Amino acid sequence: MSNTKNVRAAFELASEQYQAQGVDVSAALQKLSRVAISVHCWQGDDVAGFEGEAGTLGNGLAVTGNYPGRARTADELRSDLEVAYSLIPGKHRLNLHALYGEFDGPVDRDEIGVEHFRGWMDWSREQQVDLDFNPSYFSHPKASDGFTLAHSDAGIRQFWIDHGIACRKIAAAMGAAQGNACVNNFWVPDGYKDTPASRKAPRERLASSLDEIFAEDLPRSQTLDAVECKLFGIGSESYVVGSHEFYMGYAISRNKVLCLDAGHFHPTEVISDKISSALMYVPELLLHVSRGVRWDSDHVVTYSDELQAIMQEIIRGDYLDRVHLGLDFFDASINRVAAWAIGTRNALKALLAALLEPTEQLQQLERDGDLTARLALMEEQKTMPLGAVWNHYCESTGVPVGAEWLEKVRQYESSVTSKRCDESVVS
Ligand SMILES: C[C@H](O)[C@H](O)[C@@H](O)C(=O)CO
Ligand SMILES: [Mn+2]
Repeated sequence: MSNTKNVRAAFELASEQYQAQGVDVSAALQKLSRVAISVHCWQGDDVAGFEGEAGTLGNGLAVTGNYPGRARTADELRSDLEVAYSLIPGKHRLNLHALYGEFDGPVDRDEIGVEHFRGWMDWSREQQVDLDFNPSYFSHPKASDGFTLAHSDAGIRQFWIDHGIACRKIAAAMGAAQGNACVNNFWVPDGYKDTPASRKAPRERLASSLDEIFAEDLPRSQTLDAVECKLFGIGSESYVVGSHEFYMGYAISRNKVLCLDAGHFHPTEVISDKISSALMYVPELLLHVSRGVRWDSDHVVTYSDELQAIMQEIIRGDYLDRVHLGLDFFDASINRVAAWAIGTRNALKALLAALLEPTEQLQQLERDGDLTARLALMEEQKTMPLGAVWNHYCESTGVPVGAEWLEKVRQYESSVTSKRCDESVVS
């Protein structure tokens, strides 16, 4: 039988099995098709950006590996992204950083404007890929001592406050153009390598700086402010100003979106268990779906238990309309387009698995106190034919089935990315 016939036959058998559990496969696929993952641009060029003399990546961010073919310009990055999206089922978003503006000559972070992102907004409209945004509080001389919005120097703080205000205007313009909110996520690296004499003062300064940035009420239909916590970074092992407690309190008290990054907590701490607690108090969540390995918070997302648990929590809590699903990983040791495909396909696969769970039945068993059946059915769920439904979804949306996408990456590498070498940087 042809591959298509195999895919179809396997899907029909799988659908019968799920149906027998009371799971509506078509409804699950319909819901999945409406979820737009915010794919992070910075995997494509190792978080370098296009400022020209951009400072070396620092402030707790590190990319390892030197796989050839990194995108060096906005056009190259857009080309790589188009290939990546062609390998991922569904319509998704692009998460941009302020570093990725298209600048004719030096433009400092406090001077950036919408005009520097017209190329991205035009591309977004052509590709029907909506945009999210991030101010860039790193890789800049004014971030060289590890502090930005919490800096003790008022002049440096003001520079970064102005950057945040500029970024909110850009995000609002993106949201107005695309007709839905551009999630604008604030992460600052501020913290100390060693024990601080005052944990209090930088946190008071950070809250005050953020309040100044957010002073102007911008329509939530155009942009949503998000704030991202972190436990530690390279060079801020002893103290991060923007801790989970800090931003949880900030988001609740200022009605902001809280960003939970899966790599930003203690190695044994998971964000899946935080979702339902946080959503008791904050309006919406932004997730940076990632994978922490040892000290690194940014490994390519694999089909892990925690990834499955995150998606189960979103579906079991009926939170799809309150959770913005972003990705955050940067791996320069493998083909960068492949990294996007692997991470995004895994996130969608895990979401499909959660949508194919007999959730109402499990929750009824729980309400009835039948914890035996709850566990038994949860375990049986693990060997249900998810792959057959996933392959059908890929084929029905016109993207490669199984690992066939890798051949597309190889072809693109052979014809395009392998021909890039730093000496031939196109201006
Ligand atoms: C580039 C991103 O802003 C960055 O990864 C941030 O989201 C983060 O997770 C820092 O550790
Ligand atoms: Mn993150």
